[in-house]
Amino acid sequence: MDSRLPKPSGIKRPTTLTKNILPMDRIKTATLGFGSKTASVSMCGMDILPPLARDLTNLPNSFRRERAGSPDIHRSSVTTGANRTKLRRSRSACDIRDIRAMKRPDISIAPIPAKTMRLVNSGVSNNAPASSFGTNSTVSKPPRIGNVVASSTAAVKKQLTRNPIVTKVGSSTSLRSGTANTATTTVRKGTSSTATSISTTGAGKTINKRIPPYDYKARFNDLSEKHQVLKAKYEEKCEQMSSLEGLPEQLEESQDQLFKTKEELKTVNIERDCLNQQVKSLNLKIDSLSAALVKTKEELTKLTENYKIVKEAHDIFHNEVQDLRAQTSYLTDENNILKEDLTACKEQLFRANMERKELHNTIMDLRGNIRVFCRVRPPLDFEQDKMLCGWNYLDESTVEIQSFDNRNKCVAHTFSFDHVFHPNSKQEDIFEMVSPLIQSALDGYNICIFAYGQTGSGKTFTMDGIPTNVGVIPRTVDLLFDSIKNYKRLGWEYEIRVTFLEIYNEVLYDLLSNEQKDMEIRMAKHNKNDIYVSNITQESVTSASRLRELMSMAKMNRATASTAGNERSSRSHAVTKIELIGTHAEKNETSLGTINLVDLAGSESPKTSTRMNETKNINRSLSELTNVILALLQKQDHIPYRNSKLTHLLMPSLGGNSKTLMFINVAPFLDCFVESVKSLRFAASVNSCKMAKAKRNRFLNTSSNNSL
Ligand SMILES: Nc1ncnc2c1ncn2[C@@H]1O[C@H](COP(=O)(O)OP(=O)(O)OP(=O)(O)O)[C@@H](O)[C@H]1O
Repeated sequence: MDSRLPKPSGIKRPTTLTKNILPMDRIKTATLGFGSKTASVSMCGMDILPPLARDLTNLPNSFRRERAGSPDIHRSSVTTGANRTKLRRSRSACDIRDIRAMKRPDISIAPIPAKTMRLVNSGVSNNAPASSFGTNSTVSKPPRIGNVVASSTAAVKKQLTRNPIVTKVGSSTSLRSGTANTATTTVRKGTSSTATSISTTGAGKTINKRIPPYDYKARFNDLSEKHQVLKAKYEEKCEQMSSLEGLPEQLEESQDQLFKTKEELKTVNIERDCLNQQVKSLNLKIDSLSAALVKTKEELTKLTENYKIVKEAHDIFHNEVQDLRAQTSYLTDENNILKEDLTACKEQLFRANMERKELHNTIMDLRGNIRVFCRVRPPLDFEQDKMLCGWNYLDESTVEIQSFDNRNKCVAHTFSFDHVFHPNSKQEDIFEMVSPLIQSALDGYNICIFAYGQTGSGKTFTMDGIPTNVGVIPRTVDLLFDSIKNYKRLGWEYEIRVTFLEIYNEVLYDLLSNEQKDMEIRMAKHNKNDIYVSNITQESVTSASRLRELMSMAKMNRATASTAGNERSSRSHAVTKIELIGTHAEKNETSLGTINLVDLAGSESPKTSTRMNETKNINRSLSELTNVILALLQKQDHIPYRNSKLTHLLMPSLGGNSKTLMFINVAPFLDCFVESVKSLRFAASVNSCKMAKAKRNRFLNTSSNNSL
């Protein structure tokens, strides 16, 4: 450059200028002005590029244009030196015009944001190279403004380097640095002197002076002044730039904030939709609740009405309750009085019951301690063809039996008993006559009821009956438990114990057990008139049904033994013993009564019997029974109870403290005439037997153990 410029004599090149002069390629970057600091740092590695260097960079260009000139100038320089002088003059004129035009330069700061926004809107990416400036690249996030500035600065620099922006102001050409507050420098080409017009907003005045072209010193000073001014402006701009450096971060933060806000807005929208749904559902609930509320109100109205009615009723009832309480108080007093009366009545009742027992026993005594009932059974359906004896029932206690002897002469026998039951008599009629004895057993007496008669005469039917027409024993059971209930009201508690025994060929068998065991009739330790059977099964029963179950079991065991022993049942004696133990806790009294219900084996003539051994034992035991009864009748000192198992077993029920009832069962047939007369004669003799007055088993608890 220096070599191209004309060197005026006597003028030294300033060393500072030489130092500040940079290579062209570096100065190109510095001439951009806007963002020069950033660009110089990034591209040239220089910290600060002095504005003077820029100007000086431009200066040689102007000089070069001046020396090279336009094609016209170049051509004129080739022609003649006179033309060159003209040219200088014309240039000086042009400079004057330029200076006049630039007296009041329009110093304006380039609108950086507008420039930047144009670059941003053109779609320059952050990292896009300068060559891609202006391409339509698409980005999702706006680029950082610092990068945009850098890239745009680089693009502008390139463009300025290749095609400097030339703005025609009037007829002159000016080079704009692009910096808003950079002073506009207009260099007039083709003049001999240089006119410099500098307008600074900071100075507020315009420097306008002419410096001859050869006065390099003056030009240098001028340029130094310009440099100082521009340097101050540069520093000012640097400060402004430093203040703007934070804008990209702020923008990025704002964008991030915007992005977050958008996300939050989406979330808020979703929540709003959810809340809208909830509001809808809640509205539906409110509607249903409103409907329910209406119903509830209606129900409340009804309930209120009902409450009024109930309250009225309650008041009425309250008054009634008051009356009832008064009545209750009155009745309580009455009740207490009645309780006292009841206690007295109970005492009287107890005494009356005792008297009743005494009277009942007296009646039994008057009737006789041993009573005999005769029962004639009817012929069965399959026995209608059999010949019958003649039976005359003279009264309720006398019967006459008629037959014909060998001479075909009528033979009649008349027998009297306590009662005679003809064939049409019912089981109920029979038991009606028996029940007073059961009452005596509950009062503490020993009772013995047995049936005596020929085989097939109806003994079992009378004692047990048939399921559809029960006999004495089942009815006795029912009567016992009914009476116990009534006695309970009088303060008596009863315990019932039962045993079932069979005597076959003078051997004892337990009908409640199938075991083979030795059973003996033994005398009670504390009462010589009482006996008991060892090893026998004794059951305590609390209900009639349970007692019937035991009776059925005993009957079944007897039938089983009968099958094994070839029709043993009709050849054995069955004894059912019921013990009635009554206690009156209040009066401290105990009573013990026993009921012996005996189904005797059938009496049979040895002549007609095919089983002699059984018949002998049966007839022997029956004979011994007759002897005991006759001994009792004759009041003999010795009563042969022990001659047979049967009389020994029935000893407490036959003599002394006992009441005995004997059924004489007879068959109505003619071929049974002899056996019937024999049985009737035995029964008639028993009926006439007068036994000692019976005594009731009445003990105080202190001595009851001995009696039991
Ligand atoms: N009063 C009566 N009314 C209707 N049938 C009767 C009557 N007495 C007895 N019988 C019937 O006569 C038959 C013989 O009676 P039952 O078995 O009671 O005689 P029994 O004396 O017990 O004989 P055995 O000594 O052999 O046991 C039975 O079928 C019975 O139902």
